[in-house]
Amino acid sequence: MSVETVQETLQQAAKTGGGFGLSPLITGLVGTLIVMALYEYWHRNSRKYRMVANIPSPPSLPLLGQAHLAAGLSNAEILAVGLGYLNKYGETMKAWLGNVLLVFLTNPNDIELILSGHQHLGKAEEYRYFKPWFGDGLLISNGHHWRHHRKMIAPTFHQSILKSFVPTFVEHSKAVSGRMAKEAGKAFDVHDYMSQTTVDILLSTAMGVKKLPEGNKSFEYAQAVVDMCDVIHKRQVKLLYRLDSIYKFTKLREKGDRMMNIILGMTRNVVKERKDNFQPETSGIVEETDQAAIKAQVTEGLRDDLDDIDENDVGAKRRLALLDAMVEMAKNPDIEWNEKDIMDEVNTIMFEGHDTTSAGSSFALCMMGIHKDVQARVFAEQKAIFGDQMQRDCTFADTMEMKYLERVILETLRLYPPVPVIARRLDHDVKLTSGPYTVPKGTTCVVLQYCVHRRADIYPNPTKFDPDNFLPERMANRHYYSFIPFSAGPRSCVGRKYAMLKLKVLLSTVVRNFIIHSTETEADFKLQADIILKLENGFNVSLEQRKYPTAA
Ligand code: HEM
Repeated sequence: MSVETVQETLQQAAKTGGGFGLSPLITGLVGTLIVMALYEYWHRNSRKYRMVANIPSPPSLPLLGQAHLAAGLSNAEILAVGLGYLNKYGETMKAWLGNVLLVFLTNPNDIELILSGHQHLGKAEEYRYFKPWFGDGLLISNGHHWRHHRKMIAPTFHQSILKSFVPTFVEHSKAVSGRMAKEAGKAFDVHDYMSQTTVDILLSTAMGVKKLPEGNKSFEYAQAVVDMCDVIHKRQVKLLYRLDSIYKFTKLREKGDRMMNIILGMTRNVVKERKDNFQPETSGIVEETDQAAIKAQVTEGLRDDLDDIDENDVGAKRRLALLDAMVEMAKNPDIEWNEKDIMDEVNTIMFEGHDTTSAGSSFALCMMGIHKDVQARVFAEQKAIFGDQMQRDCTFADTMEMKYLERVILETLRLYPPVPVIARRLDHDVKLTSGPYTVPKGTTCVVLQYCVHRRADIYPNPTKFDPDNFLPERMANRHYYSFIPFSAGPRSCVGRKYAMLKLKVLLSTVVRNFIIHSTETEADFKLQADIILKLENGFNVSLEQRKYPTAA
């Protein structure tokens, strides 16, 4: 139908009193249909629509685009359907959620165009659902605010701070191993243990909390985070929940409000406790930076501004962990930093810092349970490092020797990236390299790490769990943007080094305490990607206590 035909129809309706002699209900209905038809006509003739017409997409419906494909599906089903379409349509695909354009990228060259520079640093519209939680925290803020926060926060993850965390990582890793010993011999969901312990570790390190909350508060917080992610993910992918005017009347909003109460209650207490007990004179560490040691630590085939901070930061400095540094900055009139900035960053990092590593450690334990040959090599490496003192505490120097364990972690993050998807809003039109496509300014570009990491042209036998994919010689031949579990470029993960160190200490402790078994295979995994990648059917393993000769 042309615009003219629609106009004539409307004029005709006006002449006849707007009702064609029919009831007001039918008149209303016809009017609505006409408006909808006009909208669809305008939409299909828009610059945006025409520019991406040649990018493949699943079948669409008028007005809805592809939004109907997610209707009635669980989060796990949405992921399976999305991956199915990507398999069918190739490395670049588009979808319309109503009038919101999403372009999905899996080609490392395209991804580099979006992530590497400073042009498309803005987070996509889909991140706005985090706003009541993270405020203007690092993960979702933009522009000057983000730049300023990144500059202030990145140094609180300096190598010398991380080194000082190792004894705390060890203490919690031993504690969780002790708790898990009660499960020995039976199958259980190891994620429950990993999520509680990763919350406790964050509280005791980055947040500087001396006395952990009573009872099971860390677990309650971790569960509330999982449920809140479910709420946010539903808002991102289901058209009706995206509309605030509809969402506020739904049961999902009631659930979201309940979870936010638990989450914000916990973080408010953390900040209060630290402020009450913070003593600037005795907090922090002073250390002379050892350049050679720092250079030697860049072993993961990943490089970003965190490495530059470490390498260029020469001389003796007093360094504070995250929350202490923020409390001190808020007191300094020369630094732009206030109470809200503290809360926003605590909320952001409490989430980013625990849920990602609890998924990462849980997947790694499942992988070792399934691939016994890999577990045997990990254990042999531990034996070579710890000799006849397998139960002694792990040190920072030990972690530097754990080259094979590092490869196991990286391979786990390749196949099961805890953050499987990220999204950016394009700041200007971008010509892609994967085809004759130009994506217009304002588009949400969805980077699918999960799919990039499984490309057969980059990883031969891509679904095989093979830690040797991360041997230096294999990594040297790969595109830098073909392995991006921590994202890459200026907005990459600020906690990458923290995460890698913590995972090494935690997994080393568990592997030295237990033989890990699994009754499942990877084919049984039911992946669910509500913000953080998880297993809908649980991270099921069983543990067998290792026995060492007791000292005489
Ligand atoms: C295996 C563990 C982890 C993985 C896979 C991971 C992954 C990521 C990814 C993919 C991003 C980019 C997100 C986006 O662009 O939407 C990111 C950002 C971020 N991560 Fe992590 N992360 C991990 C652990 C951590 C830890 C331990 C912390 C802090 C203690 C942390 C703090 C952050 C922060 C603050 C950002 C936002 C950075 C910015 O925008 O400047 N992450 N992470």
